[in-house]
Amino acid sequence: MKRVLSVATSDSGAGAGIQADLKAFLRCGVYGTTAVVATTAQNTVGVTDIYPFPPGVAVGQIEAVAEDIGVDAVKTGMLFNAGIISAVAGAVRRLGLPNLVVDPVMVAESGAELLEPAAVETYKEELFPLARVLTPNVNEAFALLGEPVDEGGIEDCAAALLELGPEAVVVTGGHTSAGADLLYDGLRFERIEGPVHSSQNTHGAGCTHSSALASFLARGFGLLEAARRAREVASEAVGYGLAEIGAGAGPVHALGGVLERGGR
Ligand SMILES: Nc1ncnc2c1ncn2[C@@H]1O[C@H](COP(=O)(O)OP(=O)(O)O)[C@@H](O)[C@H]1O
Ligand SMILES: Cc1ncc(COP(=O)(O)O)c(N)n1
Repeated sequence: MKRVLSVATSDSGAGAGIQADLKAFLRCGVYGTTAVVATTAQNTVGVTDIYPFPPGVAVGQIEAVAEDIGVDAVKTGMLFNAGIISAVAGAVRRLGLPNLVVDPVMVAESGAELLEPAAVETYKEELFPLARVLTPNVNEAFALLGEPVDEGGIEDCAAALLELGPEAVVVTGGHTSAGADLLYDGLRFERIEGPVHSSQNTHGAGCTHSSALASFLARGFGLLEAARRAREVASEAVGYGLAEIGAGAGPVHALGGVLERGGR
């Protein structure tokens, strides 16, 4: 079984963050491991507290996983501050960890800031150049580039993001009218389309997508096929999103389709 490491933050409501990543790994047929870099007091309505751990805490967990279990792909999620980003980048480089998918988590579905503004530069200087794929949503793409992105300008935006150093970019389209993701690898643009669900229960969609993408890269799929499958997994998880959990945007349900097809 392939092994995928999530370097991310805990969501007490378990819709997003490390908890969503583990559900997505199970869904995608890989063995998931975790390096928890911070914890949030969070539910479907909002984030009430963020507690970052000292950067060395992240490094110790990454080393423990790499030394014994091994790593076929890594996904980073909410890293919160410059010190953590820098420590994670150092560990990924030193240990030579493959298939790095960087999801530059900045703002929660509920509106809370999940990245200190000063940390954007550290992302650009230290982590993006190590990434196999960068997976911002349109709002994160906007924040990273510092300029408005309209739907017609997403290709230009993906091209500008590629200049920041990753091998490829997938701008996820959950917040666009067409609901398509856009893949750019420096050679061609691929629109990744599929069903668009009207569900409001999207808490954790981005985490599920980047974890699925890392899983399919670990399993040896090419980038385009991995990105197609990741959209399918994330979209299905949104389609089975759990309206009955919490009063805000309900959590996605990564295993919803699998359980239904299995007749449970
Ligand atoms: N309503 C939806 N219907 C189908 N797929 C969706 C929907 N919302 C998000 N997705 C998919 O979930 C993934 C995450 O998308 P997005 O919502 O852009 O990220 P984030 O959760 O970080 O804001 C993408 O693959 C996107 O296409
Ligand atoms: C700990 C943590 N990590 C990430 C997100 C973003 O969630 P989404 O996947 O909905 O963009 C979150 N709300 N909390």
